[in-house]
Amino acid sequence: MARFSGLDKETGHKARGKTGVLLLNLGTPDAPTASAVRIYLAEFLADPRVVEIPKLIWMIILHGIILRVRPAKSAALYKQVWTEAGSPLLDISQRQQAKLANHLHAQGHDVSVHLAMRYGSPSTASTLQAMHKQGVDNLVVLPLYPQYAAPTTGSAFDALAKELMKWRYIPALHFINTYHDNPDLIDALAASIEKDFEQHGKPQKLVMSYHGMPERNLHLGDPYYCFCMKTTRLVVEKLGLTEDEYVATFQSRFGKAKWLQPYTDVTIGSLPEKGVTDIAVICPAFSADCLETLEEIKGENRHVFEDAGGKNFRYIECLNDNDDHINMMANLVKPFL
Ligand SMILES: C=CC1=C(C)c2cc3[nH]c(cc4nc(cc5[nH]c(cc1n2)c(C)c5CCC(=O)O)C(CCC(=O)O)=C4C)c(C)c3C=C
Ligand SMILES: [Fe+2]
Ligand SMILES: [Fe+2]
Repeated sequence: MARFSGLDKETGHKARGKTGVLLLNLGTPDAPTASAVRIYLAEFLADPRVVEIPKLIWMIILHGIILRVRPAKSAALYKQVWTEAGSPLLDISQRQQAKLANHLHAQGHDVSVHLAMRYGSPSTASTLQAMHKQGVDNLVVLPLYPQYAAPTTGSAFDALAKELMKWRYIPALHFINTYHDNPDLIDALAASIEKDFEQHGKPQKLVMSYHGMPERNLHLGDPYYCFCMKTTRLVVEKLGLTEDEYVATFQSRFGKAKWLQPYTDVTIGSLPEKGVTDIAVICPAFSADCLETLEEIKGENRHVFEDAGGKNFRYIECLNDNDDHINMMANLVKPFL
């Protein structure tokens, strides 16, 4: 067998010149069950981009402790957000894919739009192989993480490179590594916050809650924290909020190490005693609602706030498949079509 996969024989040795857009996201279990979550977490948490501790020690902890305990707990949480359409993350991503394809076709672009996940299905490898078969030689990759982080965007690149390393003909490759300060993103976030303020009134505080990561990663040179701060600054400038009207926080802590601070749950729990009983929360690191936003923020953190004496808690949903978001994606990929 040849070492590298070639162009297929029917099209001969010519490059086939088609353009394909590949949307990448994190992935989700196939079902809200302990066994499906175990498979998902085993792949996710074994990724050295996600957990950066020596492999042997980590494998013992992961397989000896975490994968025995966490799948059942996480599955119970997944059950709370699962819908008839399945996992929100996958369902919303599929809608984003379909809408982006329609949007680009309506503007006369002859491109195919694909969706792949970093962990679970549809896998990055199988999606790339399908694109290869269809003749895609101009590949535009958009990982749907607004703020670059090595555990997310960096890992998406690893999966892409791992597959492309097997190919004889490497396509023209355009990898959008970050869009944390893209004007369309800032406008879309500001517009969705403004819409909430118009409908429900301006809250005492806007909480912008980003997915966390170990603080050590920041010191090792990951720009994620700074990119989150820049998204925050640009959005609040656009909204004209003063310093006491917003706070940026970090959620989804995992393990015992110190993660980026301030922590979302600690912050939200401390607001009522400071007289802040009316808040709106948005999660600008997530391009689609998922377990971490729907269960952890909309569910769990609402209770944290109310238990501490908070009165009004609003969750502003992710940009999901809203028109501004699809337009932003189109504008990000268009220079490469
Ligand atoms: C263990 C370390 C983790 C790092 C670092 C991390 C970074 C990170 N993650 C996202 C986006 C998502 N994470 C999601 C779930 C999730 N994240 C971790 C751990 C780390 N994430 C775990 C263990 C899980 C699984 C759920 C659980 O068992 O608690 C999701 C949601 C997936 C879904 O199915 O809905 C997203 C999206 C970002 C942006 C990020 C960057 C710093
Ligand atoms: Fe995560
Ligand atoms: Fe969580």
